[in-house]
Amino acid sequence: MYLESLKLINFRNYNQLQLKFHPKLNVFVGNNAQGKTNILEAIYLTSTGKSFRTNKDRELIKFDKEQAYIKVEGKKRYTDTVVELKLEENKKKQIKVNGVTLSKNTDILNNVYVVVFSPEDLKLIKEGPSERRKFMDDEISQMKPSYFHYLTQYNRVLLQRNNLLKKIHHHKKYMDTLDIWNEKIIEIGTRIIIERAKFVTRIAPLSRLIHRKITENKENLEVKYISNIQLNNTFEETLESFRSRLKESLEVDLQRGTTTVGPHRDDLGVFVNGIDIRSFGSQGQQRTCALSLKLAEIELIKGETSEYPILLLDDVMSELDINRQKFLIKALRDVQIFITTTEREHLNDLNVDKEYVFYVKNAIVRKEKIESV
Ligand SMILES: Nc1ncnc2c1ncn2[C@@H]1O[C@H](COP(=O)(O)OP(=O)(O)OP(=O)(O)O)[C@@H](O)[C@H]1O
Repeated sequence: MYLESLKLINFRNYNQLQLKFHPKLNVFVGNNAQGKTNILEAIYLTSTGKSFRTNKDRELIKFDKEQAYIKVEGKKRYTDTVVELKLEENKKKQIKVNGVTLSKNTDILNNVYVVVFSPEDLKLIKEGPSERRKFMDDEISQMKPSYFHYLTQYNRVLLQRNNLLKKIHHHKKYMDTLDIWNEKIIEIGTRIIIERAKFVTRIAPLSRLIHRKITENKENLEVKYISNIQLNNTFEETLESFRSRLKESLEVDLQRGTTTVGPHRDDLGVFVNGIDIRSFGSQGQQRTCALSLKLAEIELIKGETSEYPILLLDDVMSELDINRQKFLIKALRDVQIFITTTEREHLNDLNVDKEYVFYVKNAIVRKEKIESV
């Protein structure tokens, strides 16, 4: 799919903005803090209803205003999609898809498909397991909105179980209620584990193929879901192994006042030619693996939805050498890409249609370089 246009009113540092996009490559050039990422953030909001930078809507509304508005017009293979968001201080977001107001804001998912790639994503392999869990969770949620509900529920139940563990430490009488939370955590947690395992099984061959191409067949990438709960053939069997793990860990959980087993402790293992790249990879290798995983995600969304997602590349080009930049653009021939960069030169000799290079200065967007505003 691709976006034809974007309209913003009082969003971040913009008063009013209206842009028409190229179906392939769109580039935003400008110094720091001018409003480039704000545009990508607005696009992301029309995909997930959330920002990738804040969960406070107030920050998205222009400082001196009370309301903000975002609209995108998207083209899919067989249909068009118009998504509108109205943000208001101290109120729930109002979201419309094709003119119809959503009763549940999570129903926004599955309309505009977006993949973001930022310098933080390049650190995906280097950082701790929570980043890699987030990678899995974000991608699965986008393709399967019910997963997002499980995750929210799981985090709530986990918090309640942890609070209860702390209480039991002081008052044993609370022990009786623990079973209720155990059952909840097992049931929702098992669903999460199974979905993550499925996701990794699907992304593994895609990322292996892409990684082979980027490294000219030198590296064999393997990704594995690493769960502290034994994954069995059926839902019931996995549920059972979670139940026994939780039982075994009860004493430690009570001592520490926290739940020490479950999907919130899982990881994504990343191996190159059999070596654990999380601990032993060079920085360059880790970044290439992250790139392969992101590109695999795009192919996966295409496979699941029959639409290519839109790719948002936030300040990432300057971090990639020319070969990787070229690979990226070539591999994504069919994908609409939005790039932000501080220097036009960072794009080296990529073929960018001049018409779709936007210069951004202090929330003013023009097609020619803005010398002074
Ligand atoms: N709610 C808001 N109201 C008004 N201005 C805001 C608001 N939120 C952020 N800004 C302004 O937006 C600018 C930041 O924009 P943005 O994050 O898009 O920068 P950028 O051009 O992508 O820069 P960089 O290259 O550093 O990432 C800052 O000047 C900031 O003060």
